[in-house]
Amino acid sequence: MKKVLSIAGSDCSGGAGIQADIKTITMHNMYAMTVITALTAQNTTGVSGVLEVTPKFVANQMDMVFTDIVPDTIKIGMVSNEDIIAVISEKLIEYKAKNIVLDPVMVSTSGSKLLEDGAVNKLVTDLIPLATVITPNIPEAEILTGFSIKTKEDMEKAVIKLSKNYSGAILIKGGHLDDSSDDLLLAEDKIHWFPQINIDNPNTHGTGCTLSSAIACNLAADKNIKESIEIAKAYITGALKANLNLGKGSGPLNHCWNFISK
Ligand SMILES: Nc1ncnc2c1ncn2[C@@H]1O[C@H](COP(=O)(O)OP(=O)(O)OP(=O)(O)O)[C@@H](O)[C@H]1O
Ligand SMILES: Cc1ncc(CO)c(N)n1
Repeated sequence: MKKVLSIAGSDCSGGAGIQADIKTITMHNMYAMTVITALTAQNTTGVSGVLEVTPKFVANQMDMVFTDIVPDTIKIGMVSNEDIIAVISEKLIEYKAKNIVLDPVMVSTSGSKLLEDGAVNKLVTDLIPLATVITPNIPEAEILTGFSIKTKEDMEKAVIKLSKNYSGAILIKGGHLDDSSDDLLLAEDKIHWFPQINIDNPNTHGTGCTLSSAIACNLAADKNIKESIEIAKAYITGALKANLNLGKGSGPLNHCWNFISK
């Protein structure tokens, strides 16, 4: 059985973070492991609190995972602060970890900060260079590039700017565009669009977390990056179309749809 590790924050309401990752990995018939960076108190309406794990205890979790059940691929989500980023990158280097999907989580769908302001630079210098693919959404790509992204042309400019300082693959997610949810990939110097008509479902809590863990599963199944994203997008689309409507705000995805992992 393939093993996928999620390094991320907990979402007690089950829609995003570690919980979304475990559901996604399990639906792909793979074995999920977790290194928890922070607990969040959140639900479909917002985040009311964050309790960070100490860097020492993050390191302890990484050691216990990597010295026993070595993951085939890794997904990284909420990393919360500079010291946690430092310890994660040290341990990834120490254990020669490969196949890393990095979702540079900064702000929740509801607008709460999930990464300290001062930590963006550390993410760029220490963690992004270790990733096989990074998956910023539009607001995150705006922070990483320093310019505003309103159109698909802006997304193309952004992906090119990001590629100047990072040689891995870059997927800018279009879930925050107005008229479509097209995603843009730059891999091996080639641009590829994944066209996506907006599904009429306001319940999109955890789409980004689910996408990155589905990509990690497909990489574990030896698909290449483009195929991994293609299949991961089909997973998201099915889970959005399966129309779960839970909670008072932007609800979670329905992982219990008729997905058959290949
Ligand atoms: N309404 C929608 N219809 C179809 N696909 C969507 C829709 N909303 C988001 N997606 C897809 O979901 C994936 C995640 O995109 P998005 O930009 O929403 O990420 P995110 O902002 O990181 O998510 P999160 O809500 O977890 O923070 C992308 O592949 C995007 O195309
Ligand atoms: C724990 C956690 N990670 C990521 C996100 C982004 O969706 C969230 N809302 N919560």
